Amino acid sequence: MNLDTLIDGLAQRRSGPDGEVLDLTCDSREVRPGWAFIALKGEKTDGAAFVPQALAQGACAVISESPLELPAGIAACTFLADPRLRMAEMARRMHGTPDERLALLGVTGTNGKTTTTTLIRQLLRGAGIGCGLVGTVLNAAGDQEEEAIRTTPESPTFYRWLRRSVEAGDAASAVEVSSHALCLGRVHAALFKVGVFTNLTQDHLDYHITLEAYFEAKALLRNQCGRFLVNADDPFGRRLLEGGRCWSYAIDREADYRMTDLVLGPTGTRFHLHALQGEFEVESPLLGRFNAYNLLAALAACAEAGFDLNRLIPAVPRVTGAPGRLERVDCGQPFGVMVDYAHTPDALEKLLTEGRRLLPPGGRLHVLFGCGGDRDRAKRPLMAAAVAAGADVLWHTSDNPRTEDPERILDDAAPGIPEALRADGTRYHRNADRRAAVAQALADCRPGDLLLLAGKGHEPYQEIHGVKHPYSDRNAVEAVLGASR
Ligand SMILES: CC(=O)N[C@H]1[C@@H](OP(=O)(O)OP(=O)(O)OC[C@H]2O[C@@H](n3ccc(=O)[nH]c3=O)[C@H](O)[C@@H]2O)O[C@H](CO)[C@@H](O)[C@@H]1O[C@H](C)C(=O)N[C@@H](C)C(=O)N[C@H](CCC(=O)O)C(=O)O
Ligand SMILES: Nc1ncnc2c1ncn2[C@@H]1O[C@H](COP(=O)(O)OP(=O)(O)OP(=O)(O)O)[C@@H](O)[C@H]1O
Ligand SMILES: N[C@H](CCC[C@H](N)C(=O)O)C(=O)O
Ligand SMILES: [Mg+2]
Repeated sequence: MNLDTLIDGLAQRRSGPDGEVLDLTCDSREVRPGWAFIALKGEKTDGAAFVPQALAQGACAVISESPLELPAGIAACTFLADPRLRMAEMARRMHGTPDERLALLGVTGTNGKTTTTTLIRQLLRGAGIGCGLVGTVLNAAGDQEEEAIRTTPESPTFYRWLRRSVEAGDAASAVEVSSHALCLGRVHAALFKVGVFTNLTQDHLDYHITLEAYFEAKALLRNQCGRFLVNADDPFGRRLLEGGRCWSYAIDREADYRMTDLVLGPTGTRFHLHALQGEFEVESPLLGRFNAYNLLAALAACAEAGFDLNRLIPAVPRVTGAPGRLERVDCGQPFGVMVDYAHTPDALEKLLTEGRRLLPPGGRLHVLFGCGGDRDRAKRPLMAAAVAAGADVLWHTSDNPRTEDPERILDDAAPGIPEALRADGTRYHRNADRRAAVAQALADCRPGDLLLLAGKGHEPYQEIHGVKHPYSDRNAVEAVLGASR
C-alpha cells in the first residue's frame, strides 16, 4: 500500500465510525487493540523483531522500513525514506494537527528547559489559562498528569499529549525540546508559536561528538518557530542573534526583555522587568540567579505568544518551578539541605555559586555529586572540577550508573579534583553507594553548614547495572534525619 494512502486511511479511520485505527506507536510494548505499530530500525535493535508482540497485543496495521510478511487483515506499508520524519507527520495528522490549535512554546538549551517550561505552565494556569506540558518530569494536558520517561518523547507520544491538551481545552502547551529530539525528528513538523534558547554548555558529547554539532542541533528548533527568543547573555545565544530573526532576553545587557534591580535573597528573588509590553515589578519565591533567567525566559515567551503580562504577573508569587530543583529538605535539622538536578559542569558551577550565597557565615558548603553512566564521559572530570572549585567538603558518589561499572565512573571523574584535595580525608570522601554517602554527609554536617545533593533532583529511582531501584535523595535524607529526631 502507498504510504500516503495509509496515512489518509489512518487519519480518516481514527474519527470514522468503525474506529479501527485508534493510535500509533513505535514501541511494541505500548500497542493496544486497534493501534498501528511502526517498526523502526534503531542502533540497538530492529523494531521489526517486535511485530509479533505488537500483533499479539492487537495492532491492526504495521508500517516498517522493509517489506514484512503479515497475516491477512493487517494493513501494511513500507517507508521509502526518513522513517522518523514520516512517523511524525503521520502522528501529527492522526491527532488532528494539534500544534495548529494550541499556542505551542518550545524550550531548548543545555540547562533550564524543565524549569522554564514548568514556569510557563504554572504562570498560565495561575492566570486561569489552560496549558499542557511535555518534559523531563511530567507530561500533562489540562489537569491530567503522567510521570515522563524521557525529556522529549517520540513523535507519537508527543502529538498524543498535544491532542489531549486540545481536548482538555488548553490554550497552550509548553514543550521541552532536547537536542536528541531535534536530531531524531521527535517534534518534526510541529509549528511552535514561540521557541526559547536558554544556554549551551558541555553535555551529550557522547551523542553529538563536538560542541559545535550539539549547537547546530539545538539551533534547528528556530526553523520551526514563529518567534525565537534567545538568551543574549549566553555566547551561543549571541551567535544565534547574529543570524537575525531572533528576539532576546538578558540580565547583563540590552535586550528585548531584560531586568534591572535584581535582588537575590535567601527566600526569594525580586527584579524590575522591562518587557516589550511594559514595565513590571516581579517578586518570586524562586531562588538563585539561574532561576531569574528561567523566570525571565518564561515571562518573555508567554508575552511573545500573545498572553497579557498584566494577567500573568500577579501569578508569579505562587509559581514555584519544577520539583527537585534547589528544593529545601527540612526535617528540623540545624543545618541546610537542598536537592538539585545539576548534572552538567555549568549547572554545578551555578548551583555552587547559589549555595555559597545561601550559606550562613562560618558554615561549610558540602556538595554530594556523581556522574551519570552511559552518557558523555568527557563531562565527568569537568563536573568534578566544578565541585572541587566551589565546595568546602566533597561527597563523591554515584548518580545513575545505568549499565556502567559505578567505580569506573568515579575513577573517570576523579582527575578533575586536585590530588591534594583528594588526599584530604576531611574534605574529600568517596563512596559509590549513594544512600550511604548521603548518610555519611548528613552525619558530618554541623549547625550552620549547607549540604547540596546534586544530580538526581526529582528522580524517584537509581539505575544500577541496568536495573532501576526505588530511590530519591529527599527520601534518603528524610530516612536519616527522621530517624534521628
Ligand atoms: C540516542 C537515542 O536517543 N536513542 C533513542 C532511539 O534509539 P534507537 O533508534 O537506537 O532505537 P532502539 O533502542 O535500537 O530500538 C529500535 C526500535 O525498536 C523499538 N522497540 C524496542 C524494544 C521493544 O521491546 N519494543 C520495541 O518496539 C523501539 O521503540 C525503537 O523504535 O529510540 C529509542 C526508542 O524511542 C529510544 O529508547 C532511544 O533512547 C535512548 C534509550 C536514550 O537513552 N536516549 C536519551 C539519551 C535521550 O533521548 N535523551 C534526551 C535528552 C535528555 C536531556 O538532555 O534532557 C531526551 O530527550 O530524553
Ligand atoms: N538557566 C539555567 N542556567 C544554568 N543552569 C541552570 C539553569 N536552570 C537550571 N539550572 C541548573 O540545571 C539543573 C537542571 O535544570 P532543569 O531541569 O531546568 O534543566 P533541563 O535543561 O531540563 O535539564 P535536562 O537536560 O536534564 O532535561 C538545575 O537543577 C540547576 O542546577
Ligand atoms: N536528561 C539527562 C538527565 C540526567 C540525569 C542525571 N541524574 C544522570 O543520570 O546523569 C540525561 O539523560 O542525560
Ligand atoms: Mg529537563
